[in-house]
Amino acid sequence: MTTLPTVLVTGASSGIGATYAERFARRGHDLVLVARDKTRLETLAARLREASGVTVDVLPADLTQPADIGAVETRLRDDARIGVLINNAGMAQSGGFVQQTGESIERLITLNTTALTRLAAAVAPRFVQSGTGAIVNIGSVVGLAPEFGMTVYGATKAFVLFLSQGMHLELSPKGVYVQAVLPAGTRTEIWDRAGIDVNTLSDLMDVEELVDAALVGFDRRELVTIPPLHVAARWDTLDGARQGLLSDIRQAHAAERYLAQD
Ligand SMILES: NC(=O)C1=CN([C@@H]2O[C@H](COP(=O)(O)OP(=O)(O)OC[C@H]3O[C@@H](n4cnc5c(N)ncnc54)[C@H](OP(=O)(O)O)[C@@H]3O)[C@@H](O)[C@H]2O)C=CC1
Ligand SMILES: CC(=O)[C@H](N)C(=O)O
Repeated sequence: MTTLPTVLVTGASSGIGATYAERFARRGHDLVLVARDKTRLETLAARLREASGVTVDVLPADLTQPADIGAVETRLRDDARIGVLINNAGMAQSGGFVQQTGESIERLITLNTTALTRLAAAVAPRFVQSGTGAIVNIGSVVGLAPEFGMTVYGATKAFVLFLSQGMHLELSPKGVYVQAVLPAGTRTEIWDRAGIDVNTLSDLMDVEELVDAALVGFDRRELVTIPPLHVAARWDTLDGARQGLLSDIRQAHAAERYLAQD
């Protein structure tokens, strides 16, 4: 029996989530694996039990479905062994803004933002009460870059960054660690699932390298971890510029350039 917290990983059946599961199992953590594909989850669970001797539960759920989100929320609220949430399940988009359908937008936003937020909100009160716990939200550098042309996907990932920053401000004084991880292109099934041939893309990061780097940030208790960003000071500059802008927001009056000219 381990004294380490159990880790609940969403989107654990492949890619980044499966790799997080494998890495935390190696560290000796019990796991709860969430995704839709029960067979894949069970295969991974069996492998991790065998390789690392940890306890692994599978919790199949479609995180675009309110009832399934509710079932994972209940597990997060009720299972006091869970001390780490890896909020990773997500999907990408193919096509530009005018190619999106109402249904595809709904699915993308529900999975990438609503489910992620609801799961964090389900577990946070318990973490606050115990004064410990960690919530890792997987964003993307696309959330910093409307120029990349994945407008709805990027907007969901900008949401993840903002949410993580706000959660950090509210929860870190209560002992809860929040991390936003912003990968760039990483070799996983996400491309195939979005109808993009991964072989047409160059210079993708291997998923193990991405997750190992993200875990370095986790162990350092970084708020924002951007594994593919080589000059860390660029993030500090961006965040500093944002705070500088805030210091010049004076809400009582419109700026001079907007004053009506008579
Ligand atoms: N790969 C990349 O280049 C990058 C990825 N990211 C982000 O990383 C995260 C993981 O993606 P990645 O590992 O690359 O992609 P994968 O497609 O390999 O993994 C996505 C995971 O999410 C699960 N998932 C998909 N839809 C649902 C759903 N409706 N309900 C529950 N689970 C679901 C999938 O399992 P199943 O099908 O069994 O449900 C799978 O386990 C995403 O949030 C993505 O946006 C960020 C930046 C770059
Ligand atoms: C499909 C993508 O755009 C990728 N997941 C990313 O976020 O970079």
